[in-house]
Amino acid sequence: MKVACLQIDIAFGDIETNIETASRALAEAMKEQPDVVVLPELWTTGYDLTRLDVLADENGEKSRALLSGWAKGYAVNLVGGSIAKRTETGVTNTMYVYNRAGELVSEYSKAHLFQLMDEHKYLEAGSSEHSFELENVPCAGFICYDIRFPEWLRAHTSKGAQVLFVVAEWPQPRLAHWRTLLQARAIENQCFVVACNRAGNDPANVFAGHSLVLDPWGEVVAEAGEAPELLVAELDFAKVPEVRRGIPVFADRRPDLYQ
Ligand SMILES: NC(=O)CCC(=O)C(=O)O
Repeated sequence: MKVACLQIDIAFGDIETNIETASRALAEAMKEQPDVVVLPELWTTGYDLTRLDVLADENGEKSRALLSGWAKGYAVNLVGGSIAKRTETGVTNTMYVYNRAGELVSEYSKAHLFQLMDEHKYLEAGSSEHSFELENVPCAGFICYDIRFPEWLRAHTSKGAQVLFVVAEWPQPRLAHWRTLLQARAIENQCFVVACNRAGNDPANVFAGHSLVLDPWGEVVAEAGEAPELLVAELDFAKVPEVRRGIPVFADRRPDLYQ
């Protein structure tokens, strides 16, 4: 499976510009013939949370049409980052995944809201899990702050996920946490981690970039720098059983002592 992370800059609250940027980045990525393309968190609006009353996408409809059209048009699987979705009860930070036919594979709303960036004031948390398959490979998808909750990711790998997709707007001052947490999640779950962060600034943050692809041994397969970049990597799934046979963490777990 060849994956491509679109580490783009995101214009604050400027949906039109962001769609143009993502569309250009996707066209560029397709020259590498990836199987899966990944976008960052809140890539249409950025963290312009105080204007979600005008910016949030009604039931995610416009974002879904756009992502589905891109997936079908390019015949590529799309982990569509996340967008601000307006629901009947509030706004959620929601990820959509599409297959090569442009069909919706799964939907997930960020379960852990990040107070340091005011998410709890403007967003509603999701409460459903996020397992899905792409190209017959069991996968799971998470949004940024979720990676600080190892039990949440484990809940998905204990059901079989072999690739953890992470979409993010992770700020630069915590770059060391980003790299360490992602590496720990790959090592402890003995699976691939494909993490797409954004580049650039907004009025409150400088973002870290450093989108990262890790293998089930925790080795870096590919890593971006801080600027906008296309990150492409090949995942060799033979590594998953190889690592899991060597150190049988899943067989050795003690669910009688903990969940
Ligand atoms: N957008 C986010 O969830 C940011 C999470 C973050 O920066 C962290 O340190 O955790």
